[in-house]
Amino acid sequence: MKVHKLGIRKSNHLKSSSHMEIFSIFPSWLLPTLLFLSMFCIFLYTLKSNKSSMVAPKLPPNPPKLPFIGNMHQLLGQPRHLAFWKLSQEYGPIMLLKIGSKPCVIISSSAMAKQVLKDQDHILCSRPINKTTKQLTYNYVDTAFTPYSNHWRKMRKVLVSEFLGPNRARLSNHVLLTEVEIMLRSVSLHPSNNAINLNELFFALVKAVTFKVALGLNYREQPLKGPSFEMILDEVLELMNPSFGDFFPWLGKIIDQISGRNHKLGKVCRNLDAYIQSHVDDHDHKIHINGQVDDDDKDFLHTLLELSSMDNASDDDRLTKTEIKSLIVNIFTGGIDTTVATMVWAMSEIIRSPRVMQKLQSEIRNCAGRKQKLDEMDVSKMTYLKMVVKETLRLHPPAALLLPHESLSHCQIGGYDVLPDTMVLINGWVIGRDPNKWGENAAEFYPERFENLEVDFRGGNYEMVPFGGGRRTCPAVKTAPATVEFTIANLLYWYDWKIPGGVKNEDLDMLEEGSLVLHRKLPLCLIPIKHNWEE
Ligand code: HEM
Repeated sequence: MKVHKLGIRKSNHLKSSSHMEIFSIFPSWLLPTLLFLSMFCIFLYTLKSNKSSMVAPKLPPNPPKLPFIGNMHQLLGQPRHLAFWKLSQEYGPIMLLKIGSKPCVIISSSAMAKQVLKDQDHILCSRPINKTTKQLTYNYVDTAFTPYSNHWRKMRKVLVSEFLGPNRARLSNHVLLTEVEIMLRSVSLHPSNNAINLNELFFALVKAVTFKVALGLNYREQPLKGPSFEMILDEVLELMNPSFGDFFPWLGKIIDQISGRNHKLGKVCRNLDAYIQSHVDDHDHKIHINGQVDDDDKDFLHTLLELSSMDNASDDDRLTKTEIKSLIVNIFTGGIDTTVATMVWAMSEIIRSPRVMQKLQSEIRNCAGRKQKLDEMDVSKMTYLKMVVKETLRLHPPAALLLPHESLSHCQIGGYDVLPDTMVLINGWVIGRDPNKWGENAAEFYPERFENLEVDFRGGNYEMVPFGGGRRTCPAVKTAPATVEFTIANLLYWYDWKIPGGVKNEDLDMLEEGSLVLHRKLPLCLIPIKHNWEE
């Protein structure tokens, strides 16, 4: 017992002595303080988790995803607009996908598009950044790809007033008239009964007009040194498709490096820059030698260089050489391919429907009467032609997913939360074909639907969005359709057209290809037959 007691005592003693040792190392207030702090932390943690479960974001419906790649596997092997359309049939008009590590909201109805492009435009008007557009636009000094900022506002203002404004429009119309004449001459010289590749014909026309208006260059007559501009542009457009590096920060960058993509991107951007720089130097030289030039002789590049070098130019007008070059890149990459694709789709739909072809040709020939040349005034009277071009853009918006938008901060779309830095893609292709808005014949090419319908793409309507909307809407929304109308009017005024090889009109294939811009998979080849006015 004693022993036991002693033992107890001893052990108590030992215990208390060990406590003493601990307390002799740490001050006596430490243990209660630590205890208090841990209780406080647990309290804070519980509060935070309760709070976060109370305000957990309500994210849009999201298809099941795989680790690391997210929803990428659901997009493989098909054009993105079709993959998104299929998923939207199951998950609805707003979905949240994870493409690699990038959250991406997909919009597939006009009601949701209106919320993005109008109601929440002030938040969803930025652009995501990626290596390709960064390099192509000299580190985002441009207007099309630069994130939303005061700089974007300045660049857009210059583009709209100097490239698309009324002064330039007069010059552009004159250039278009001349180049369409050259195009018609090349059609007339084509061996009879041989098909013409209309993709090539339209590409040559739009390129020539763009070059002349932007650089004052007679593109058709000046062979280039080094790689041809076609080659450069083709490669640029191909590289603008998303790459691994855009969606997988670490591994993607390694893959882009190993696959040679980065090397190719560097080379293509250098070629493009050298090309544009040579024109900048050439213009600088001419300005230096010739001094002031008549306004009518100034191309876009000339105007910008002159404005920037004027002593009294305001900060809004003054651009660096790099900013000027970035605008030229925007015009080449944004304006040529989209306009050509629209012309080709329009002619494809017209030739597929002999009814539309006949009605349209009667309108064009009646409005203009017999004359040497069509002009703008003739075309402005052609109401059915406008409906045909509108119907083409409804069914075949060349930029099927517009350009990607990105959220500047948190907002709500359709009652769902969209978090900051989320990419937003609007499926314009699906919106234009929605049977709930366009009726049972939504997939049919039927221009007459616009006879009693006020729907338009110039803002205010979201049933078709071929030019996007809101702050980032295409600045060429008025001028580009006019170019398409004038070209189609001329081809149908002077020529009747038939498909080679005895293919029935309605059997003409309409397969699509492309990611950023949707083209016909196979070129459109048609035989021109000079119209006989005496018949
Ligand atoms: C039929 C022809 C064209 C179509 C269908 C088209 C379509 C589009 C679309 C869908 C967008 C994105 C809008 C958005 O993100 O909401 C866009 C942007 C843009 N387009 Fe066009 N485009 C055409 C012709 C042109 C032309 C001829 C130019 C030449 C100047 C041009 C220059 C631009 C620019 C600079 C932007 C970026 C605007 C910004 O972010 O502020 N486009 N276009």
